Amino acid sequence: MNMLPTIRTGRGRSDSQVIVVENVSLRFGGLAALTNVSLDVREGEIYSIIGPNGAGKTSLLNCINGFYTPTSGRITLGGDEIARLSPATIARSGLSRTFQNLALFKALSTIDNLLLGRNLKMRTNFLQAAVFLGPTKREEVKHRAAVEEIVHFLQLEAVRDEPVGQLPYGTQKRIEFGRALASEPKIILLDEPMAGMTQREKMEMCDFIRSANEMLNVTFVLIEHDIGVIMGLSDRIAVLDRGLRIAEGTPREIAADPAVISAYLGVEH
Ligand SMILES: Nc1ncnc2c1ncn2[C@@H]1O[C@H](COP(=O)(O)OP(=O)(O)OP(=O)(O)O)[C@@H](O)[C@H]1O
Repeated sequence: MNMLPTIRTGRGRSDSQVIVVENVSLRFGGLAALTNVSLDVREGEIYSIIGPNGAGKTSLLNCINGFYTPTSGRITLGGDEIARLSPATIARSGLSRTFQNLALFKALSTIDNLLLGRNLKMRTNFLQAAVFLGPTKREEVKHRAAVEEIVHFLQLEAVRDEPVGQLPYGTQKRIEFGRALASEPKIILLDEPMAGMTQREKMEMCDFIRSANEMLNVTFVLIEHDIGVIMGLSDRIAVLDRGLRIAEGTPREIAADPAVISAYLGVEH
């Protein structure tokens, strides 16, 4: 990834909609995980989805990246309908994601986990790349250079060659974020990127998300339970409750919304 020349001094936010979710419903048998959910994410935004446990947040991310097919409704990415495409096809169109539970290869080093995140960019596969044949060797060198930039960007130098399974949880979450960045996506979906982190680690992760947003112009959609973090980080927030989108707005609007206060914070009005 050629990060440095793409560094921007200002946010690349615009009114252009990069993800549009229209009336999406998702049922598991008799259970309505999502009911007529609509929202739009604009280019360059940090957009958060909050709501109580079981509200449908992960299900919505799974619909956006193609893990789940909505029972009804429409999802477009950059104007193209994606609701029935495979996760791999959607990933190739510039959408990357991380998971609530770590999904790293624990026995592999930080560098190798990040290289796996480059898979989408590789013309040859990882196995061919490993045996250094002709143009494959040049490609390998290019990918390694891109991964070194991520190591530098996320301050992972000290753990670059360590097996990730032996690293602190917060560091592993950062590596997972790095792996999502490695495919040079336009959009990253983050499912609880700060779960289980110390306050200090959360603040560091917020800084990395902001930096990737500002300098690399990555649009973020994230799920997070820490409301303090969400209010400080997000441009806009959607609130889900029992599969329904009950509010959408800026942090200030969401904090003042009576429906959010009663449904999400459980405060009587
Ligand atoms: N694959 C599945 N099969 C059956 N039910 C599912 C499946 N995935 C999610 N659900 C159900 O859908 C509802 C929404 O779950 P989801 O994980 O999307 O909520 P969430 O808001 O992400 O919750 P949490 O904050 O606890 O992660 C829940 O009732 C859940 O049990």
